[in-house]
Amino acid sequence: MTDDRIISPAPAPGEQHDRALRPQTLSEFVGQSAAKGNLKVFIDAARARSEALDHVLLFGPPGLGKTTLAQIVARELGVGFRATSGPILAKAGDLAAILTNLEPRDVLFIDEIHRMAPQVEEILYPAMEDHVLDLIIGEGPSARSVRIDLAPFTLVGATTRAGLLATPLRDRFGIPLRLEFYTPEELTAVIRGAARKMGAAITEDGAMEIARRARGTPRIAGRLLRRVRDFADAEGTAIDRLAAARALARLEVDEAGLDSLDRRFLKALIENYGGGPVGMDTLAAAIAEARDAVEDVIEPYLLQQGFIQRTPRGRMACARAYEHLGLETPQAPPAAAPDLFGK
Ligand SMILES: Nc1ncnc2c1ncn2[C@@H]1O[C@H](COP(=O)(O)OP(=O)(O)OP(=O)(O)O)[C@@H](O)[C@H]1O
Ligand SMILES: [Mg+2]
Repeated sequence: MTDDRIISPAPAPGEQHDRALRPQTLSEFVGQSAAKGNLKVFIDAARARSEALDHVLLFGPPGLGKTTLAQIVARELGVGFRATSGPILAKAGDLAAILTNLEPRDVLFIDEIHRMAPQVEEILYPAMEDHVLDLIIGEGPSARSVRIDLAPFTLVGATTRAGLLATPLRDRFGIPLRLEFYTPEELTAVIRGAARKMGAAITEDGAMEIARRARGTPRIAGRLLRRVRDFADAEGTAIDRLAAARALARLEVDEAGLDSLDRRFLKALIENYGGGPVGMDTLAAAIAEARDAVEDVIEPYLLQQGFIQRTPRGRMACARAYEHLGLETPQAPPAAAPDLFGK
């Protein structure tokens, strides 16, 4: 399973307790300067006018800080925070109950908003747009619709796939924010902050070594830090570059931050399919993983780092993938398939 990986960006059981490590304020939140800069302006404006902030959509790969940022938005606004998630909201009534209990200007956070049932999504539209609930009471000929006014609120939606949102839903978010992978420098700062909160001794180049291999993802950086600290504690040393590198090697996280699953993906692409192009379904099946997990977790980082590319005919390996696996790069790019319909 994808989530067993040490570098899986999904939260592992028991990781909830590191809530204490979460940054609490916008200024403590490292990186994402574009998203943060915009948010700050809108938050200040909403506060100054004592209005609810416009609805915010946070999207990007897992573990980049969507939930953290949603909590920070509520804290910076000085309002209440309610959290739920798309798959939990089975019936329209579940969402209606939450909406009617919101205080004015509260933040309602819906995680995995792309997995909301259609009947729930429907009542969300008028709630977002006009702050009203349209409910149908009763059945058959005696059914009637009632309209309930809601307190103005801010919906913060999070998704790993903005592309899966219905257009009418996406259009109702006034503030769409894409979260990007973090640079190694930013992750170094994240790691230093987390180590300070954990009371772990770490050197600057120790933090950098972990940061370089954390797949651009703070959740992975935090997890690697905890494991590396275990090794360093066992050896009775501080976390310096060598201690970090030794521990990471034992965790099978390589120089580029790829783990065995990433390498299996690249190997399958190159060795089974001549480097592609090959469809995602085929590739996911070749490594016995769910397509969703591969698309959410493995692919974005490999794409961003230039190991693979996406073409209309499927995924293709780039030169960097061959080099990384120590394989010979094909001299010429694989010949394009004959274009049956072209000139
Ligand atoms: N900018 C940041 N600075 C410091 N720590 C961060 C930052 N972003 C995220 N983290 C840490 O990374 C971990 C994961 O963050 P979070 O849970 O917010 O990610 P997410 O995007 O909601 O992931 P998912 O898509 O799986 O829900 C948390 O422990 C959080 O403290
Ligand atoms: Mg989250």
